[in-house]
Amino acid sequence: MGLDILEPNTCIRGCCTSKSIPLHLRPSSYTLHSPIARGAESVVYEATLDGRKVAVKKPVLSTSEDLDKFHKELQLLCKLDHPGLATLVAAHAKPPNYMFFFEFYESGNLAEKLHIEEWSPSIDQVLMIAAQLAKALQYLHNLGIVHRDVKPANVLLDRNLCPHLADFGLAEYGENLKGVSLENWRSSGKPTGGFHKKNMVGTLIYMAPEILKKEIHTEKSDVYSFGISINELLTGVVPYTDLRAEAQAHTVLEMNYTEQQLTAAVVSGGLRPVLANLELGVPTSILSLIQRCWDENPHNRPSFSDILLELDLVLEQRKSMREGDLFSGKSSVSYNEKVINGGNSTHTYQESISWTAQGEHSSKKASQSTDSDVRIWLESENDALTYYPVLSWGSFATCGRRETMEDAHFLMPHMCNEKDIHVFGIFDGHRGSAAAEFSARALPGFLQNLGSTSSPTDALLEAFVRTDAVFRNELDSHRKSKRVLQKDWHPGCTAVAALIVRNRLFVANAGDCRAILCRGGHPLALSRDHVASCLEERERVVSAGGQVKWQVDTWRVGPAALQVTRSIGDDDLKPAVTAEPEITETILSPQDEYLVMASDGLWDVVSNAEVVSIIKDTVKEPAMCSKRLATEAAERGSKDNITVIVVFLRPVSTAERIY
Ligand SMILES: Nc1ncnc2c1ncn2[C@@H]1O[C@H](COP(=O)(O)OP(=O)(O)OP(=O)(O)O)[C@@H](O)[C@H]1O
Ligand SMILES: [Mn+2]
Ligand SMILES: [Mn+2]
Repeated sequence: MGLDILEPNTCIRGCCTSKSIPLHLRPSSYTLHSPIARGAESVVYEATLDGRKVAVKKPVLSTSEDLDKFHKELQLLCKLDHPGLATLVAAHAKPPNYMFFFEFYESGNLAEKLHIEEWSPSIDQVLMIAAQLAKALQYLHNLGIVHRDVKPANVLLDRNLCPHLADFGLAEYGENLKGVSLENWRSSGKPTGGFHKKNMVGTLIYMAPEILKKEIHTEKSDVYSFGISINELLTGVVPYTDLRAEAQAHTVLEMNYTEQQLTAAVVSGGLRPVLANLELGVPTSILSLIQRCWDENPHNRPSFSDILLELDLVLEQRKSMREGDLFSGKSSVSYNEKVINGGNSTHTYQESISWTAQGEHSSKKASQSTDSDVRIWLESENDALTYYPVLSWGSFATCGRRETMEDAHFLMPHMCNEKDIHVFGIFDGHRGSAAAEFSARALPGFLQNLGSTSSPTDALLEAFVRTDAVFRNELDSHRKSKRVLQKDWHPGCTAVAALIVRNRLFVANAGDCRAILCRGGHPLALSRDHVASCLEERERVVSAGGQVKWQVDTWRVGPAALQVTRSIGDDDLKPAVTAEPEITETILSPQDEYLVMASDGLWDVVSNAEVVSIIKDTVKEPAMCSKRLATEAAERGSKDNITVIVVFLRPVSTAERIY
């Protein structure tokens, strides 16, 4: 690279120097493009430096401590040179611009790759990644450096899917760590609160028990986080979020764990994530290695040199096994056989139609005829001034006490590959699951195809109406072809969808699902329930020619005695029970914390305000929050299916994740 070093090559304070990495740059040599990630402490941009694509990490610097931290990180990065670490190619360390220029890693971070792209690496790929990371960590530990934030989100993948450990924001020399903590112990007898907050680093679920117990952090704590991460790679499951019915109670995270309980369970109950298993073809020696990495006692954990020896051995064995197989003609994938069985579910006459597939098919058909572009939704904005929320999302759905599941939902972040457009939806079926299953596939598809012709609001409205029309049409044609034998079967579903276009949040609702926003610590309703007990809705139904009667315990619509007044399907009650949603638009700002959407199974027993207070003491991880809310509703006696989606709208800082 033709970047010349401008002498003297030091930062403004003179504390960072390098022979090979330029530490200040001519403004003409680089250009920042769009942001690719906003972390709790920095924004990362795609950029060009001297004609080469790079990633620029621009830390948020608001206090002099932040500046000290920048210099410390830069000093450290200048000393590092290892293929398993993210490579610093330049820096700018003079006011007003403080930036790190890194090599660009095309395939993003490992957490996204696993959980958003749903990449499931082969065993050999996992072993390769594990070995590469172990080498990088061995190199750091040999220099006396503890990384302190080892997790898949901090592992970047290049185009060949080789891993590069990144994010040295929390890295420290081991000796400094010991010094700091001893000082604290001496001065007050016990570590102070401030000390904990600052030193409880990394993310809770990757943290070693000794850190959770507020004891000293050593390089063996990196080994623990490494073990948790490799197991996550093998299972594809975010630690503590899976719910396998057959797993033993002590290894499954009970759904109602709060942060304190999770911490206590990891520390004293020895709770660990569900271990990858042999059925996946993982060699026993790897399973045992993972377990030793996450041993309670740091001294029992292997060093990275030991880990590398073991990994090399396994890689060697697998290589010779493959060569052996070539000669004997054997296949090494026999473990697959066990997996394929089951599938003898009990279909009833009308459910033998796959409504999910029908929905998928309908939305695909629509997309062939249009040439849509949702990017125009982003165009009207003044980029420099717009607030960018930072999203993370998760969901949880349970049948609850019902025998059948009639809820359906979808998560579609980055709709049409646009990083600032996201859509999420929940459908609560009644009189069967057909309408909900169909809509969960069809509606997002229709919405994608409406970009070029309408505003987000019009597109949402049109997507609801079209989903309803196409569903009723399909049902009709099945009735005609006698695939649906029961003429008086009129399935329907309520629906709520949230569409986020950069800083604008649109919520469309038809029926009694609900969406709320937590703004500045308080719940804000984004939708109104459409039920016959609501006077306005009752009047609308009547003026549209429908009948509303007080029956049993409440107001109900038509002969079907439906409580909701808007829905998709329900063709016996159209047009009075309309599919037209009510739509709200909200401009998001930094005080907006998260969005919660759920079917009425939650709202029947948990109020908006209770949702906020439950999330307050749950690990700030969207899937965990969703699960916790659903469990709470089930415990309170909800008799319905329960589906919850939680979307965080700003990064959750490490401290917030813990307390
Ligand atoms: N060199 C790079 N190439 C490609 N993507 C990158 C690069 N560096 C960072 N990113 C993206 O930016 C994200 C954040 O980077 P990083 O972890 O260094 O920042 P951070 O502010 O410390 O974040 P956190 O909130 O995790 O502490 C990464 O997960 C990755 O998706
Ligand atoms: Mn990070
Ligand atoms: Mn960080």
